[in-house]
Amino acid sequence: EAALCAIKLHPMWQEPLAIPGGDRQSPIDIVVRKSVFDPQLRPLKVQYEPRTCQQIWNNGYSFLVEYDDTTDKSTLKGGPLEDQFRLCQFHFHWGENNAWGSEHSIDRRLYPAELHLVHWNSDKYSLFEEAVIEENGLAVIAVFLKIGKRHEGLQKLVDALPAVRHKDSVVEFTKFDAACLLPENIDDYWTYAGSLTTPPLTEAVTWIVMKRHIEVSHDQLAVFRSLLFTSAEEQVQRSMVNNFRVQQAVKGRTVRSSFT
Ligand SMILES: NS(=O)(=O)c1ccc(O)c(NC(=O)NCCc2ccccn2)c1
Ligand SMILES: [Zn+2]
Repeated sequence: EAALCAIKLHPMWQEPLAIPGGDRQSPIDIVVRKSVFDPQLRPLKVQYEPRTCQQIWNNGYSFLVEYDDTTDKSTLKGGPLEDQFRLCQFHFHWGENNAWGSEHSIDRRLYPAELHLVHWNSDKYSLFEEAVIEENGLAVIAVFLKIGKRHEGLQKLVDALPAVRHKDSVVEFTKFDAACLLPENIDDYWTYAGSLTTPPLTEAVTWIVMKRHIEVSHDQLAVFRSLLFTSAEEQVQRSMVNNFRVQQAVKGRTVRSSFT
């Protein structure tokens, strides 16, 4: 079982005192026995076009693999979603060791890392920036990473990471099929109404948390930890690790499951 991080972790950024609304914050611990099966949840429809992949950017908090979201080429619909959503980027959160690193947990079980595939509602809005402040604006698919066999599809991304070691660095990265990072079975998931897990923490996200994890090797995750929070000019370099938010109160929300 992952150790609950009792030690004081270096906070990646200072949590604000008050958050607008603040009653649907993310991440959360998903208590499986309290989740409610919803037979009306439909299968997810994921259609990603590898040619819309553009670059990797170290933004000083994580590394983002960014997609061209000016047209409806890489889309997500179905599941709990009423509208069509466009993939704009994916990124990860991870720990300094394999005992913790994920943002969500399942019955308090933490994983060493968590993938977030970020989509915005292109039926209702025309830009991510517009959608990010609306309560039905975003849909994020979360996939847990577990240490095990090497993930062949991830290796192309891992090989590109040294080029974005420092904050604010960017490298061209094309023809990457984000679907290869999804577990084989995407029909089993939990879903709940939440927020961004980093500032601006807006309560705009329909979370879709996959029940099945993917496996990556110890060495692949070690390359994530070789990235830096700091830019090349800074005197003191700080390893990009523990870039996850602490878990937030569920506050009466219901977590639905697509499976019994
Ligand atoms: N982690 S998450 O909830 O999936 C998510 C998805 C899309 C996002 O734009 C963000 N947040 C985001 O980009 N914030 C601006 C950059 C920033 C500011 C402070 C800390 C981390 N990142 C978080
Ligand atoms: Zn995230």
